[in-house]
Amino acid sequence: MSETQAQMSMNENDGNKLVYKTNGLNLWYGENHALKDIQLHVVENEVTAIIGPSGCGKSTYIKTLNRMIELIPGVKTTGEILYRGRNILDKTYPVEELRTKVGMVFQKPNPFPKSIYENVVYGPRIHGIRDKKILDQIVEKSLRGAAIWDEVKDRLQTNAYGLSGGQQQRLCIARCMAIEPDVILMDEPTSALDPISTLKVEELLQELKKNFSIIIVTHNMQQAARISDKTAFFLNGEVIEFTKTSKIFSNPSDKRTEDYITGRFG
Ligand SMILES: Nc1ncnc2c1ncn2[C@@H]1O[C@H](COP(=O)(O)OP(=O)(O)OP(=O)(O)O)[C@@H](O)[C@H]1O
Repeated sequence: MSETQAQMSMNENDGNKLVYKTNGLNLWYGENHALKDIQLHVVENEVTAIIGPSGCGKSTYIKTLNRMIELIPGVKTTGEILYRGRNILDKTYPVEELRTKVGMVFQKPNPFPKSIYENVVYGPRIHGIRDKKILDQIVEKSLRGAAIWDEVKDRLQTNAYGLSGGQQQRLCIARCMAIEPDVILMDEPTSALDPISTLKVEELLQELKKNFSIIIVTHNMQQAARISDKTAFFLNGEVIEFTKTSKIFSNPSDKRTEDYITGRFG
């Protein structure tokens, strides 16, 4: 892709910057064709939701965006995923650099068996930050950003396993923010949480999108409708519809989308 083309694709979508642009992505697990000709883009400072029935390829897709997918043996891809204009599927793309830009939060909170403080400074330490004052600042900023500072500020040296599930998930979001990523990928981040913790994480996402671009896989359609700017509906490895969330939930273009969001299948 020429520089002009890359610039043009960055400027798509009414002048808003594109973070990701997926072009003709196919993915196979051995013989299983799990993603088929995916076209999708992610706009800066938006929440992009991915919905669809079990097994339609949502997690597979999100795991291509930080190349975690290549840890699975026998996976083959074709097509391209441009991140800030560069194809991350190109084998020469530095994957370590990508992982500093793209953080991930998983379905089940997965703090390390360490103190709250050590969880947050883990990434920055790997990136060579040693100064205690700077680490302290990162801890406070990240925990505040993840809306959990007030709950934990007096127990930073206690083990993260002592936190509730909802607090652990917000700690994991703080850990992710501590490396100052550009994008946060979330794979069903609230499915293991109670309704109050879910609400807290949803409110947090609205704050986070001011500084980050967020891609979230969710089984919960009300959640997608509440929190996202755009929604992609996946079915059998294909993107059936990708548009503004308000449109997809009020006036979908495809009968299959309508059937899914009205609960006729899935
Ligand atoms: N590690 C793997 N090895 C082989 N096939 C896999 C692997 N992971 C997923 N698949 C297959 O790829 C397809 C898509 O799975 P994926 O997990 O991406 O779906 P999903 O939409 O995230 O499902 P769910 O909502 O149940 O989490 C399915 O057919 C699944 O069986």
